[in-house]
Amino acid sequence: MASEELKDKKRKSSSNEEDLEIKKKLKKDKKDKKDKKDKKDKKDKKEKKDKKEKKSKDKSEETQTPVDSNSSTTNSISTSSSSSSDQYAESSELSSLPQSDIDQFFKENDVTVEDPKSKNLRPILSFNQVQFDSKIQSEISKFPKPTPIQSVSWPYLLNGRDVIGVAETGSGKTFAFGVPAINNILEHKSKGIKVLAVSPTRELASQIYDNLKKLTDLSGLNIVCLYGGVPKEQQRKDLKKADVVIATPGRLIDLMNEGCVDLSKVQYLTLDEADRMLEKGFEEDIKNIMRQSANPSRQTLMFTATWPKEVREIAQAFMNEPVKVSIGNRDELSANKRITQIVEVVDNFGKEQKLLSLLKKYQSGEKAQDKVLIFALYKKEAARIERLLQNKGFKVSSIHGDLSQQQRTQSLEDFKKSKTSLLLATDVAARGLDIPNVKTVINLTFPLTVEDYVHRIGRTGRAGQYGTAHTLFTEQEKHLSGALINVLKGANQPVPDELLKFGTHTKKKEHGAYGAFFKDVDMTKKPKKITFD
Ligand SMILES: Nc1ncnc2c1ncn2[C@@H]1O[C@H](COP(=O)(O)OP(=O)(O)OP(=O)(O)O)[C@@H](O)[C@H]1O
Repeated sequence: MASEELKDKKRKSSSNEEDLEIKKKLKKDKKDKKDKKDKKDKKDKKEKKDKKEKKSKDKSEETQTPVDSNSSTTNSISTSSSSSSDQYAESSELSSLPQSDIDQFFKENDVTVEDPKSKNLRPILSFNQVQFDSKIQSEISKFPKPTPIQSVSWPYLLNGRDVIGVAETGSGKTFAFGVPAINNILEHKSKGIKVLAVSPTRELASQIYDNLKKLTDLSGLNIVCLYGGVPKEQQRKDLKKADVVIATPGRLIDLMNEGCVDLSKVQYLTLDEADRMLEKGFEEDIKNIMRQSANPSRQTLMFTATWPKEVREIAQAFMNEPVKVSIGNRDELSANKRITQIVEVVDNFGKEQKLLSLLKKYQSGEKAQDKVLIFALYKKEAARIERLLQNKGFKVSSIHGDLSQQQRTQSLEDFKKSKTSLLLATDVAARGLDIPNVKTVINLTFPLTVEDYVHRIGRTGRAGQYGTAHTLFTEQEKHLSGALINVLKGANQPVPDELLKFGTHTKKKEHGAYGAFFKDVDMTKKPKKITFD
């Protein structure tokens, strides 16, 4: 590899990975737009045709009544399968349930299953209806019952299938992919990395690691977490005996280039926050990882709360006849309905004063200890607001790309353990972080996409709880008003008149423009000084 390229790789893994991605993307974006459009027009035509053909094929194959018109899900008992890796036998308890119970579950949870093989596996409605390894079983059974995404995706994962799992923020997706993966590798105790989960940020990788470590510790498996910003030595050592690897792409590729990672035995490859991982910034890295882990029996899993059209085709290229499991209507971008969403249209200059009054509202009196998470867009903005809040006497910690990994980890720990009740973050913390009892999310500056908005506000209202998201929206973001209005309406939230004035038109996104790092800002102005997280 050329030395410049190598330097670039190293820099990427040890500094903020995303900084480089935005620079790459901005360059590519313009050029790609036209190609993309031509390709898309072609693709749309083809998709339409395929869909039509598939629909008529599905109809002729179906032997039972689908739950809804989008779904090829039926609720038969799984007795046989053509898959050689199929080891899943439905429990007799599940088999004996009346069909009406299954129908009711699908209806109540608004479940859609799109399965090109029409396997129609019944969802696992209670822990008694599945037999994981006894230690894993007792750990997971501490919860009252599987969450819907776990219920529906587990049978397919145990059946050896590739799965795309789309469910709202905070709905237990980590165990949805983690439990069957770890359970299944217990049966084949060969050496080497058998489970690989890739996630977009260090904090999220570390959280997945903490969750799955509970399971691997119980099972005598070794797990390692690879991310940048910390020395590599320990990671290299741990890799030698690792069965399970959780990683951010930058550090993983870095260690792959050093020859420290052998992915040839990977049985389960999961992309968490899959849509983010398939964006242009990460796409090349993901292709590289997929190539290196091209074990023919590999199962590929993609889990996310948002699944925009722009990434669906790319996902297919990495997967083998995946089953798509959606909880709630995830084809339309939608937010968790337990979150009260308040959107205020404000003047850019008044935002700081507004923030102070919001903190009074959400953190005074008996709410003084309530956890509030504030999102800024750029790290410079986050640093400025942090100083402002400190000057005003607030005890605030922060997470953004200008901080060392140690500082980032410490801030998150303090907030998780309620040592601080105010956390200021950039979109580095938008996705996936599971922080207990965040009561309020304040969007001081609107994110670059409405998908990111859904992820940001999803830091509250997790695991069945309720929360509030208070968003300051300015004229600068008016190109996102239509998509935001749709999200508000979809969750039965009020739409302020001031927002409606910006229009309800939704701008179509390009694949390259999707994600936390694109904005219609004037990039001709001193582009080098624009910093992103
Ligand atoms: N079966 C279950 N019952 C109740 N809680 C559960 C269950 N499974 C997982 N949880 C808990 O739910 C919380 C959210 O889970 P998790 O972080 O996996 O959500 P997620 O769907 O990945 O969210 P995001 O989209 O934001 O990444 C965690 O605290 C987890 O321990």
